[in-house]
Amino acid sequence: MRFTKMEGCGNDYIYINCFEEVVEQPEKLAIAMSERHFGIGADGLVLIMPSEKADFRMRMFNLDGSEGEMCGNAVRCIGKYTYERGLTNKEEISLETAGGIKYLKCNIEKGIVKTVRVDMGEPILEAEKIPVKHETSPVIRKSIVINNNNEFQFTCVSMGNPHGVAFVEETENFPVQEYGKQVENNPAFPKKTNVEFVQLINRNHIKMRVWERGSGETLACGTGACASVVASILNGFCDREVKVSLLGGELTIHWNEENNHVYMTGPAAFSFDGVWLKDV
Ligand SMILES: N[C@H](CCC[C@H](N)C(=O)O)C(=O)O
Repeated sequence: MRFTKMEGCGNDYIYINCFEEVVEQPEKLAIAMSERHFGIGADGLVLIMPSEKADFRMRMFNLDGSEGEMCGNAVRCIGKYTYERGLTNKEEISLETAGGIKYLKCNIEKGIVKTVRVDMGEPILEAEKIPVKHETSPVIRKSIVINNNNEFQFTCVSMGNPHGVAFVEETENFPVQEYGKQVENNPAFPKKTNVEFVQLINRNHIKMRVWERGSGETLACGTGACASVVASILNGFCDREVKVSLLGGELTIHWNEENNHVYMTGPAAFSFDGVWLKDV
């Protein structure tokens, strides 16, 4: 089975072109391929598929085999893949995801997709729809106690997938792995959650580290960057356009006041092509 390894700000997935390949058990394949010693090594698996509702369809699986509704970094990579590999000649495409249809615009120079801008749609703030169990909705800087009696104030946002955002003094030495896992599995989040720890730099710049549901700490998360900017604006900390510094790169997020849509702009890159020879 042929595959392509791509990354967006270091958030790396294995991409399979399902116009050419047949994937029967994506959950199992995601686990096997993502493993760094027996497999290829990645944050998960992404399938590029035909769609009846849009130009293309994406399915994404975390490295533990669970399926995520949306993935911002993968959406940008699919923009680059479908254009540069000739699946489309359109600079703007629509992409069906389990978190709704997204609209992408590739910024192209001499046939190369340099960056992709994605209309990520409107953020979802109703607690039940995220979903998060809390007596108030929206959940804006509300305490959630995690297992070891540590209390964090979370602002909860769905970008098609769930996110819990906490503001911290600094991200560099913050124990993301320890707290991330506990928050991900906290019963307040019935579908588990992605977790972002955010350090405010100024009104147009934040730093963020992420613990992803199903994958652990990754170098970047596009939906997480969007959720973090929405959370920063809801709390009055930031203006409408914010640069997000992640461990693996930078994204620019704009939450448009007029139509309430969130726009994400950032890079996407090919790493290598390969052929998977194992049975799964
Ligand atoms: N890295 C992705 C998000 C993956 C989300 C996944 N971990 C989930 O279960 O929701 C991004 O760039 O948006």
